[in-house]
Formats: sequence, structure tokens, C-alpha cells
Amino acid sequence: MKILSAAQTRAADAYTIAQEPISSIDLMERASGAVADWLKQKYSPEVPFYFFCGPGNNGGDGMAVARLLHHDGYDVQVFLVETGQNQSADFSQNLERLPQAIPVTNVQTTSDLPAVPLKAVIVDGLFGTGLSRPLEGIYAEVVEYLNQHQGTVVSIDIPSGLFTDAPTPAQTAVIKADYTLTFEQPKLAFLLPASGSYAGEWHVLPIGLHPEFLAQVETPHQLLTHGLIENVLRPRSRFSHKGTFGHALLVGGSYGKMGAITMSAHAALRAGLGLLTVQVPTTGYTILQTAVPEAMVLTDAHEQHLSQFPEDLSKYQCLGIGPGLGQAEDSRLAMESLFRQKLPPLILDADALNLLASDRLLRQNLPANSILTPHPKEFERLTGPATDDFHRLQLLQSFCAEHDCYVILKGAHTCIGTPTEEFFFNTTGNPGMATGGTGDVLTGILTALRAQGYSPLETCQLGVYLHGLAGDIAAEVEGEASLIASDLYKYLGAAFRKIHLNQK
Ligand SMILES: NC(=O)C1=CN([C@@H]2O[C@H](COP(=O)(O)OP(=O)(O)OC[C@H]3O[C@@H](n4cnc5c(N)ncnc54)[C@H](OP(=O)(O)O)[C@@H]3O)[C@@H](O)[C@H]2O)[C@@H](O)CC1
Ligand SMILES: Nc1ncnc2c1ncn2[C@@H]1O[C@H](COP(=O)(O)OP(=O)(O)O)[C@@H](O)[C@H]1O
Ligand SMILES: [K+]
Repeated sequence: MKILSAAQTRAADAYTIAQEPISSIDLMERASGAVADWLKQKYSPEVPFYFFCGPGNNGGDGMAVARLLHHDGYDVQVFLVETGQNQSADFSQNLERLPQAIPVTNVQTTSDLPAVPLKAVIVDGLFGTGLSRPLEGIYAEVVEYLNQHQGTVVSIDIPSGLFTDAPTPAQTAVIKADYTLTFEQPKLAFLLPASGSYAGEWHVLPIGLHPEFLAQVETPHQLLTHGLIENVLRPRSRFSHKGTFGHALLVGGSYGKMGAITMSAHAALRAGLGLLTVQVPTTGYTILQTAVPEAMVLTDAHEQHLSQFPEDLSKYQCLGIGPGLGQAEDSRLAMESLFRQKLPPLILDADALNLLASDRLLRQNLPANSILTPHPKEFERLTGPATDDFHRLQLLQSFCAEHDCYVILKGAHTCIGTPTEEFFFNTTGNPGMATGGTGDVLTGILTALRAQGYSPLETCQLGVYLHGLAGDIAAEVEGEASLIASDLYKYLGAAFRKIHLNQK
């Protein structure tokens, strides 16, 4: 699913109005109808609704929804916040359409604001994608007042005060919504850490924007959806054998950190791999052979950390390096000499990334099409600090382009950066996964998928989505708080099944 900018949303709107054709006011009615339906499904008519509307089309939506709920027997009130100037045409028309029975209050100062009962739902229709500057004056005061409401706040399209596709300056007034009912596509701001929490739980409501426009519009940002993944995952053919599914080599582990590489190994095997070899320092030999009997084990010459790679790498279809590796000087030198050879596809994680960050020669020699899996701190070590989330996306794009590589920037909505300037945001996963070792599991999954012949992009898309889906299934069974990294490979099979099931 494409993620449109505010300008593209306006263009989609205009295209739909011209080509469907449909009048602007009718399109607003359709959008408002979708919001009203969602609210009616969730709340009974006993729940009072307080609508706060601004001067633009977001305010127009607010009034239309209020009218639709009123007609279905809901108790609604409308508060028009400083809407004297700049009223959009559809705002004015919806103001005229408001039935007399709905109380309307003009809010000029905070003394005009009501005491909102706890059980009431506030609907925020102050500003939408037309926000052109941070909120100030009465608008900021109203937002701060509404943010004190202990009950539920539902934003229409986007929390008021939040910019759709640009950084929202810190310390400015933004509605903190419990729910955001957004039209047609999620907004980029919902997917980024600093702004995402304002949207609360967001739901995408289709409003019938013209499919031709959506098919043609070019946008760098996309959502990783179930539909996309179904087309990537390949079935296993009846006459396949272990050679069909690749032989991968995982390298990592150091004294005190053998668990990381052990979990990567388990995950790789659960991700459909044919054969797995793991190379660990000598201290890890018994641990690996005992914990993961399905894997073959090579030992490093060094007892406690990596000091060399196997000479012959030609039999491996993918090489995953990093979980539990440590950052010994020996290991850095081993990586330098590795990067001078002809290599199978690479997945780099954890300390392999830290070594990369500390060594310019390594970065220069990074093989094309490598997949890197940093969390934000590791990413910062690679690129330097970002001033905000949008700047971080620019850094992601330039790093991928410069090194011709794929970077999986991990987080609540993990973002896959590509050398072709496309970004994919993940939709699976949950806060239960914020626990040690979950990244090591991802490395194992990616290594296995790449070894099976998935392209770098397919590997990133499938790996990230499956990892989060396994996390979601694990959270359903175990609960978020109790989720641990090994649950991710325990439920990986269920995640695969969920995708295959939909394919049939
Ligand atoms: N295709 C779709 O998705 C559909 C979208 N629809 C709905 O339309 C919404 C977008 O509507 P919109 O363009 O009228 O913008 P909206 O945010 O209501 O207000 C803009 C007004 O506010 C003003 N203004 C801006 N910033 C300000 C500030 N800080 N402080 C004070 N004023 C400020 C600005 O003035 P100006 O910038 O010109 O000074 C202008 O007058 C969208 O979010 C969705 O709800 C549906 O109805 C139909 C299909
Ligand atoms: N709140 C969250 N929602 C969804 N996924 C999350 C959340 N927090 C963490 N994750 C996922 O968990 C993994 C954590 O990886 P990482 O930080 O490398 O952990 P570790 O180093 O302990 O293995 C990433 O894949 C990340 O996307
Ligand atoms: K809003």
C-alpha cells in the first residue's frame, strides 16, 4: 500500500472529484459516513459526543459526522473553534446542513470551552492534512485543553497539529488521540517514532479515492501488507530436497554471548533453510551442538571470539554475521580480509555493524546487495546523528544508495531502505518484542530466506513481516509482557502457515 504525502492526498482528492466524477461535498459525505459507521459500531447512543471543528475540510468532516450520528439518535454537540475566517466551501455547506437540534458553540477563548464528562468521546476535527504551520493561540489552547480529557479522543484523518509528512516541531500543540480514523492511506507521521504515538491506534477507512490515481502515483513510501507478502512467499515443491533450500553459514557468538547466535541458528532452521552451519569460537562448540543439534558447527581458532572465517565460502548461499560477535580487534581484521574475497550474499547485524561503523575501509568494501539490520543506535553509529525522524529517512536513503545495500532500520514500524529509494514500513510486530534477542532471531530468518534464493528485497520484506507476525501470534498466546525472543521462532511456523493459508 502506498503512503501518500499531503500534496498527493489533495491531488487524489481532486482526481477523484474530476474523474469519478463526484462533487467535493459528496466525497466529504462519503468520508464522513465511513467515520460515522466506525463510531456507531464502537459506541452505543448512550455515549455523548463532543465535536471540535476547525475552519477547513477537517472541520467540515467533523460537522458531517456529528449530523450523521445525530440522525441515528446519538447525543452530539459541536464546538467551532475560531472558524470565522478561512472557512472552506464544504465547511460552510456542512454548517448549513447541521440540524437545529444540535447545540453549536463558537469558541473564541478558553472560557467558551465545555466541561467534558469522562464518559464522553471527543472527536477532533480541528485540522487535517491542510495544516500549514504549528498551532498557536486559541487552537493550541484548545488542543492542550482536550489533551487533559481522561476519556477517549478520536481524531479524524490525523491528530490536529501533527504534520502529515514533515517533522512537527517539539513543544508544539498536538492532539494525543486514542484512535485516529484516517482516510484511504496511513500517514507517514504515524509510522515514525516521534510522531507515531500521537495517532494512538489508527484505522484506515477506505473512501473510494480513484484506483487509477492510486495505481499511477509515485511515492517512495510503502506499507508492507499481508497482500504484498502473499505474493512474495513461495510454496515448497513436492520433489524438493534439502539442497533446494540452500546452505547458510552463521558466524557470531563470543564468551558470554553464545545465546545470541544460538537463537539466530534456531530461527534460521525454522525459516525453511535446507542446511545450516554455524561458526563459533571454541568455547561455543558444546553449547551449539547441544542446543541446536540440527546445525553443523565449525570452531574458530580463538577460544572466545571470532578471529577468522572459513577459507572456502563457495558452498554457502548466504553468510549471516554478527549476533553475539563482540568487537575484538581480531574480529575486525577478519572482517577486513573477508571483504576482500568473493562472497556469498551477506546479512550483517549487531557487532558486525559496529565494526563496520568503526572502520571506513570495511564500509568502502561492503559488497553490493548486502542486508544490514541496525536498530536506531547502531544506525546512528553508521551515519551520524539525525536531527529528526524525517532526516533519519534521508540518511537511510543516502546510505543505501552510496553502498548499494539494503538497510532494515528496526523499530515499532521497522523501515526497509533500498538502493532504489523505496522505503517499506512494516505493519506486524508489537511492544512485546522489545526484549533482548529478538533482533538475533531476525538475522537468522533473513539469512535463511536469502540462502533459499529470495532476492535481497524479497528477503527483507518477507523476513521483517514474518518476524513481526510470529511476534503477534506469540503475544496472543503468551501475552506481550512475557514474550521472549525464543517465542519468535517457536511461533514462526504459525506465521508461515497464516500466509500460506491466505494464498490458497
Ligand atoms: N482525500 C481525502 O483524504 C479527503 C479529505 N477530507 C478531509 O479534508 C481534510 C483536509 O482539508 P483542508 O485541506 O481543508 O485542511 P484542514 O486541515 O482542514 O484545514 C486547512 C485550513 O486551516 C488553515 N490552517 C492550517 N494550519 C493552520 C494553523 N496552524 N493555524 C490556523 N489555521 C491553519 C488553513 O489556512 P492557511 O494554511 O491557508 O492559512 C486552511 O484554512 C482532510 O484532513 C480530511 O479530513 C475529506 O473531507 C474528503 C476526502
Ligand atoms: N514496540 C515494538 N513493536 C514492534 N516491534 C518491535 C518493538 N520493539 C522492538 N521490536 C522489534 O524487535 C527487534 C529488536 O531488535 P534489536 O534491538 O536488535 O534486539 P536485540 O539486539 O536484543 O536482538 C526488532 O526487529 C524490532 O523491530
Ligand atoms: K484532526
